[in-house]
Amino acid sequence: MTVTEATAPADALLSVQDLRVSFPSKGWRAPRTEVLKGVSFDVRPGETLGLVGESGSGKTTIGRAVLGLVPVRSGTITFAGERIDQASSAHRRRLGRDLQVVFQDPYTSLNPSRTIGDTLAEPLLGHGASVREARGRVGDLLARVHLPADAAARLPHEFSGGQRQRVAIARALALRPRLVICDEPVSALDLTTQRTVLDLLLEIQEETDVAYLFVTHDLSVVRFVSHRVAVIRHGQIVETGDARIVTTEPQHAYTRALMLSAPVADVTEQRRRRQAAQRLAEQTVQPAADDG
Ligand SMILES: Nc1ncnc2c1ncn2[C@@H]1O[C@H](COP(=O)(O)OP(=O)(O)OP(=O)(O)O)[C@@H](O)[C@H]1O
Repeated sequence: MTVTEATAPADALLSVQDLRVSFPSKGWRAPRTEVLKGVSFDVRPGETLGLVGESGSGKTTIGRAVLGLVPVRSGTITFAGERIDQASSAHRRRLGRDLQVVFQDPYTSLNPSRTIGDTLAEPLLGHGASVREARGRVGDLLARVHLPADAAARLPHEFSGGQRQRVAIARALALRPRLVICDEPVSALDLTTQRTVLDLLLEIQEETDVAYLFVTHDLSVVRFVSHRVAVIRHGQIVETGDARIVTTEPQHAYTRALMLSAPVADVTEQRRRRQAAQRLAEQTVQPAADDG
């Protein structure tokens, strides 16, 4: 049985319904590969929906579809009450105010030849701020992500991975968006730095009521940041619900397998868990077949 919420809440900020995305396969006669096979979920204002699943399950593709970076074959994406799945480029530019993204890799997501100040000012100037206003706001943004004011004059290579990710977060927040797609924002960072970046995201949410669609393969991260969790496997959501419940009493065998495959310190326990996860994964080889 697929475990999902019965109805979409009327107050959804982002609503994705029956989303299908496919890519051309190798060989001109080969059928297209369907990567998302009817994905539905909602994100409410001010909440974090964690999207968790193993590598290749389609998590990043969902985020890219919401951002208009991959074509949608069918289904709908609604943001703040407006359909955006076929948005024009002018509409996309306008959406940039309310819908932002933080990518995984802080080493490639910032332009290496632009100062941090210019990087943060760019979206502000592009949306009508004066140079003076932008300069003031850059100072506020740096303070907000706990970076010193003199960071504005420096280049990305002068910063650590965690600091760069804080710059990327500041850039995403520059226009005071309503939703930020966080695509594995801490998976390139060491554990201590992960925690400081996650704490920062939570702090910002508490202050600004921004919503996050938080993509990760890491259950402990998803448990830490999310209000609700959607578990994706092979391009289908197999379970959605309250983060605490999904991560402590998962209903779907695949979620249980995912939990068992999370690393633990004890090697024997790790082996036992891996075997149990393998057995559960074998039970759920055909996720579509047991859809209720
Ligand atoms: N532009 C593309 N062209 C062809 N195939 C693609 C494209 N983008 C993604 N895919 C394929 O779609 C599938 C899902 O990829 P996606 O990156 O969404 O997974 P993921 O769950 O985010 O994985 P990871 O955690 O490893 O990033 C993969 O098999 C991937 O190879």
